[in-house]
Amino acid sequence: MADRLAPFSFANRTHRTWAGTFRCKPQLYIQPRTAEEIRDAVVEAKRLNKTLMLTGSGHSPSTLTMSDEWIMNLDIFNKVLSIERHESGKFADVTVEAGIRIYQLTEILAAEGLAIQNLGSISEQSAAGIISTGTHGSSAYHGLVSEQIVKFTLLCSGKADPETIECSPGDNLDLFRAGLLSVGKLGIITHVTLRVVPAYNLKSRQQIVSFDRFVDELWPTVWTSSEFIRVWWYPYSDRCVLWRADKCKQEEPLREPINNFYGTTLGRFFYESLLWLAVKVYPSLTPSIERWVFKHQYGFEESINSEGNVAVQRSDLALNMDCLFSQFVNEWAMPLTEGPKVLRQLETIIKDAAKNNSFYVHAPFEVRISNTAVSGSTDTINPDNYSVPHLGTVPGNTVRPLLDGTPKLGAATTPITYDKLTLYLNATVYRPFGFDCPIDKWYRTFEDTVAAVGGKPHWAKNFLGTFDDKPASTLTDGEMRGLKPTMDSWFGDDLTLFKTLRETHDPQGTFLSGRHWAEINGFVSSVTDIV
Ligand SMILES: Cc1cc2nc3c(=O)[nH]c(=O)nc-3n(C[C@H](O)[C@H](O)[C@H](O)COP(=O)(O)OP(=O)(O)OC[C@H]3O[C@@H](n4cnc5c(N)ncnc54)[C@H](O)[C@@H]3O)c2cc1C
Ligand SMILES: O=C1O[C@H](CO)C(O)=C1O
Repeated sequence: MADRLAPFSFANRTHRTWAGTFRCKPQLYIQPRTAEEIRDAVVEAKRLNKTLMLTGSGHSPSTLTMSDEWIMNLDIFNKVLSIERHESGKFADVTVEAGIRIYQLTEILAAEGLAIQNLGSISEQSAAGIISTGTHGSSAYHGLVSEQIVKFTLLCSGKADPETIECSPGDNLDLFRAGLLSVGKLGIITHVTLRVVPAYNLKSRQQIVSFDRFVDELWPTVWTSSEFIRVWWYPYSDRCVLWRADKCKQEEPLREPINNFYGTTLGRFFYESLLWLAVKVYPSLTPSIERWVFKHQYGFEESINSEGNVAVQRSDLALNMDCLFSQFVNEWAMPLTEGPKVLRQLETIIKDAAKNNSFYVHAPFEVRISNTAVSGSTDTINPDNYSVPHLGTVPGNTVRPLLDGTPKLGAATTPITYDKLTLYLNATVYRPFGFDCPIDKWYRTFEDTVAAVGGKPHWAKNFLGTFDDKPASTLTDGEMRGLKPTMDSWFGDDLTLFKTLRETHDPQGTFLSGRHWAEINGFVSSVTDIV
């Protein structure tokens, strides 16, 4: 079929998400080793009229990267090509081949005395994958992870031959904004330049607080009280775990957080076994199991007035965490100011559902923030142009991705105010030992609640959306209906521009692999639309 690709492609490779939520058997699984081989694959795909699905580490838990045609993975296209240190010493721009995994990059940077400025809960993602779905951390002083991108190289299928396009705030700005969150539908990101900073350690404190005290007392000041902050809510325990971290002096001795049985392999297995019991045998036991585990893992006693569980770690090790087991996740972004109201609504929904034996949720429920207020300035060397009032943050760009689902809250202010911040609520449902847990009822109610305050989903995750033309009886539990009906009202001209750029640079639809996901979510015109 495509002999030219034989040295770096496989005919019988199964592709699956990290969580094992979805898997597929593409006709061809391509792992290019060089830029030329990447280009050859695009030429062959066009010649044979095949579509190409890009995948990084498969950490997007939905059908986003599923395809039965050709899949391309850049795991072995992963070198660091250059590190350009700025004369101020405040930052450096590192250019990498886009398949490099974040954990590989952080190790190389650490050896160079450098570090990534902001990360999510893990570092398994590829450099291209982490930016292509809007990955975020949790900070009032940082935006999406893609805020750190200075430029990238995009290989598009093009009209005749494939075209290599340099994208940055000063070069092809529209394509840059489209490619900062493209879900792989625009072309192949082959190289990424990331703005990094001198290596830093984070001193973190983890405290236990009641849900009531967190929502009623701490909320008005907590979100700007540290550079990094994340909250895990345990609904059946009426408790929150409040984790906050700030840069500390390099001389401060490193110190691991105190761990207990539940941080051990046996402890994780024990908890997963209890969850299996709850999912497959006695769902009504879920609240008791979650409360029992919380009591023995953290204890119900509040520690907000003491220093809590303190640690001093290398930045990436502090920002990353153990995400436990295979899971569905459904995360939506909304104005932070809506937080108390929405959390109280969800508290009532979760408690009523347990009382009525309607559905059960798993813990923790993640409560996080980001600051995606952007200045739009293309000059990111001058701190006066930074959109986010920074604690040493040196953004690679201060432009907004066209399909960024966080609320548009105007330019950032100094000091930061809550009306400029985005709240992320992430409903994780575990799949103990790979056994599915019903999610439809919970996710339907959750989405109706957050959509009512202007929420939009994280594009990588297991959101349901709304099929207005498919009776519920024909859908499987958790099946993605898609968000096509709302996309125009949500993204307007930005979506139109994304589609125009997509059709201009990929006229044959080479990158419309796994088209179903893109169609039901309105990222591309449905075939019926075109006809
Ligand atoms: C355990 C876990 C923890 C997570 N923690 C967080 C978190 O804290 N915050 C957060 O926001 N998200 C989080 N995520 C989601 C994750 O960051 C995103 O799903 C991310 O996109 C996955 O990156 P990946 O390399 O696995 O890419 P994949 O999931 O394989 O692909 C993601 C998208 O990128 C596209 N793509 C991949 N490579 C290229 C390329 N070279 N060119 C163009 N497009 C490309 C794919 O087509 C796809 O659309 C988490 C996920 C898991 C499973
Ligand atoms: O998608 C995600 O998974 C983890 C939670 O387990 C996380 O923080 C995400 O975001």
